[in-house]
Amino acid sequence: MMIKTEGVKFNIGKLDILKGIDIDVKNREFVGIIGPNGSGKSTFLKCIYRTLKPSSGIIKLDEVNLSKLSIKESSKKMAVVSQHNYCDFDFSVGDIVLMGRSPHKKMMERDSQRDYEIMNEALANVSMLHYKDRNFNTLSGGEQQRVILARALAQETNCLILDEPTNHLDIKYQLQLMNIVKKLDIEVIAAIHDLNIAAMYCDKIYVLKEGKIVAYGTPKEVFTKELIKEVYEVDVIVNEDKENNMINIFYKSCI
Ligand SMILES: Nc1ncnc2c1ncn2[C@@H]1O[C@H](COP(=O)(O)OP(=O)(O)OP(=O)(O)O)[C@@H](O)[C@H]1O
Repeated sequence: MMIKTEGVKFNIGKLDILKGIDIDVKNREFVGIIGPNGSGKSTFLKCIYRTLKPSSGIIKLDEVNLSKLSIKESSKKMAVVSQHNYCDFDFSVGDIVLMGRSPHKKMMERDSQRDYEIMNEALANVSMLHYKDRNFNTLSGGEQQRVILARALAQETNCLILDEPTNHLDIKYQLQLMNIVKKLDIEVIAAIHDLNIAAMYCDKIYVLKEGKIVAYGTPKEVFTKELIKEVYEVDVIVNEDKENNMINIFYKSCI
């Protein structure tokens, strides 16, 4: 699937939060959005997953303007794992994951045997099957995050939007989540704070600063000490592991 944005702006009154964002995601790329706190990452992703309406600009899924699709239609194409997952009701973990099936069903249609199989597979995939009957609200933040990923997997979309997906997760589950998502081999757009995690998993990276894209490329192209200093005001050493074709960032100091 192709996700393209052209000149996406978002403002609240006179405050320009997004100042014209163009991205182009295709060929099953895993694309990272990085940038300092307040640079507009979440706002941009919310425009893509339709929690916010851009003030201007176009967002296209496979050449179709997103605003022309119903929420149900876009939910069949795009799933979301966001930062905050409050739930006011007493849903079980299994119920939450089954909600991922709703874009595929008619109103009041009952869950089928296949839906239950998909729910079980998704929960097993994130190592949470044993919590299927637990109340979602009794889980830890990291456990909830994995269940929300399972719900997104159960949605069976060709595109996944992740807003800081590894918040709350310990390092094992950070890597597990990123590995699961990488293996899906679909278009992924993820806001990521950890530059080393972004370097490990992203094919391409957009760097956002003050509501604008200031750099784009592969992790190797983007993560130079000069760029990181300019964007984050932090001194780093960037090491290259030529054997594994990876880079690693060591933080030195902050001004
Ligand atoms: N409803 C709002 N009213 C006023 N300002 C807002 C509103 N929503 C977002 N902003 C501001 O827009 C800017 C971008 O916020 P956003 O949450 O998109 O940043 P972010 O890059 O995701 O940050 P973080 O890394 O801290 O999660 C911030 O300065 C934020 O305070």
